Amino acid sequence: MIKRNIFKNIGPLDHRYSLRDEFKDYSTYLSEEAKVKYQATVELALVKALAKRGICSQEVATQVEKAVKEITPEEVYKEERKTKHNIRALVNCIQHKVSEEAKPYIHFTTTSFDIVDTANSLRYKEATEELILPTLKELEKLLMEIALREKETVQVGRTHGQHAVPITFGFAIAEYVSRLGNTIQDIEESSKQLKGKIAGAVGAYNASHLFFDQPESFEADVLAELDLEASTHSTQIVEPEYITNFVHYLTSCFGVIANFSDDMRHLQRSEIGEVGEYFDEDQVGSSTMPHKRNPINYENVKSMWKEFMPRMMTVYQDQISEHQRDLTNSASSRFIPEIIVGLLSSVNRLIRVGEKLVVDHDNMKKNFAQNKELVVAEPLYILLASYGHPDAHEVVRKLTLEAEETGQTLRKLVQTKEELKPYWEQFNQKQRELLVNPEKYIGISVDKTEKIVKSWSNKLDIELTG
Ligand SMILES: O=C(O)C[C@H](Nc1ncnc2c1ncn2[C@@H]1O[C@H](COP(=O)(O)O)[C@@H](O)[C@H]1O)C(=O)O
Repeated sequence: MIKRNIFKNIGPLDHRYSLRDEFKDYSTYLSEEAKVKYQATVELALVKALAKRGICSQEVATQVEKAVKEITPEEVYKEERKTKHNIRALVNCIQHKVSEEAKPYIHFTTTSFDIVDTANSLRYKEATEELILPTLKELEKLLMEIALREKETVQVGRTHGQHAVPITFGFAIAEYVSRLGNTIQDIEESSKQLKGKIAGAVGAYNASHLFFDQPESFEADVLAELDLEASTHSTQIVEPEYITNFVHYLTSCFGVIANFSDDMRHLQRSEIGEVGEYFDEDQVGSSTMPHKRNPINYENVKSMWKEFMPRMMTVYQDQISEHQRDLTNSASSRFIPEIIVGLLSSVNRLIRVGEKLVVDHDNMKKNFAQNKELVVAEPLYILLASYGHPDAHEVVRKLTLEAEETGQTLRKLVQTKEELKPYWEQFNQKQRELLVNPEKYIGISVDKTEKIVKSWSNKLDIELTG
């Protein structure tokens, strides 16, 4: 790895947002060093497949294997200053390390993007398996635990920022268990679809067909060394949609955690105060208002999403390549690793904060109590209708106005109004209890929470402790 003072880096991902994470893991797949190493690995797979077919000797493959292990980004970049072509620079560097006999087989019949696209698919696939999925599953597990812990904690459901009808806090979290679960599956599936190619300069196997009657089978051999499949059809590049879909699902996942963060942020408003971020003893909320405890972590995640979500537009633009290719996707696609690190550093932040999430049950009760008597307007009107009242919604709407004016509860008003009394008398015990205890009007929040957690823990193979 290039050792240098990270504070001299321009990009805040390096000097600020991945500092507390396992930066080493990110760089294994996503650094420039990794990119060069993976490209060298593809060059090696090519020579290995040539050796298997007897086009070159096993000794050549052994030499290339040794050379590839020694390749550094520094030497490739130094060579690129001469060649002004990055893949030719890599090829030259490998050739410098092998015998005259081996030199001709490096990059044999291939074009640069046989190497570049295949290497990217390989590293993004491995990054998904080793880094992205484990990190996302850690957050998923944490959300599952919070959902179960809070499955019976009654909270007022809010639509349009207004009190609607009750749910439980666990049920609200289960929404994110499910949405995150879906995107985890999508990321996994789309990463498995990432493909390689060894199809030459325009994708028609022109060069490899000089040596192989079935060049597609040679392509399959090379890619099998890397556990990859071939793009269905290639030009000079792999069909872009595999990577488009992969980054789309990463971006969609980012949207899910940004929405979650937004919800958590709003629940920390002074007037709501239902959750809180853990505050260290020495932590400062505001540089001028010492009492403040700001939701800085959830704000950060939304801010990061604002930076990285629009980058999907660039990925969509990279779908366009003239005829058999142009180079306008080259520089832009080099930034995809930043999207991944942006997402992962946000996920890691949510894990750190979620582990110490403070849930203020008293405030949840207090907030619920504010409109406790009014939230039964829905079940009241539906019950009246179910017992035959022809204009139940309008009657209850007017009752809510009267209740607000007089401070009376809805159920009291129903019981006292001559025209409504007969309906009240038909309500059964369970129905009356609901109207008397609005906190029981939570539908199947508890069961649904359990069901969601169970199904995602099975689907994603996440074992829950306790
Ligand atoms: O196999 C080939 O190379 C075929 C060739 N197409 C190219 N394919 C891949 N890379 C190429 C190509 N052309 C240039 N380069 C080199 O790509 C580098 C682009 O640098 P940057 O814009 O920073 O992403 C930068 O190093 C460029 O020199 C063609 O003519 O079709």
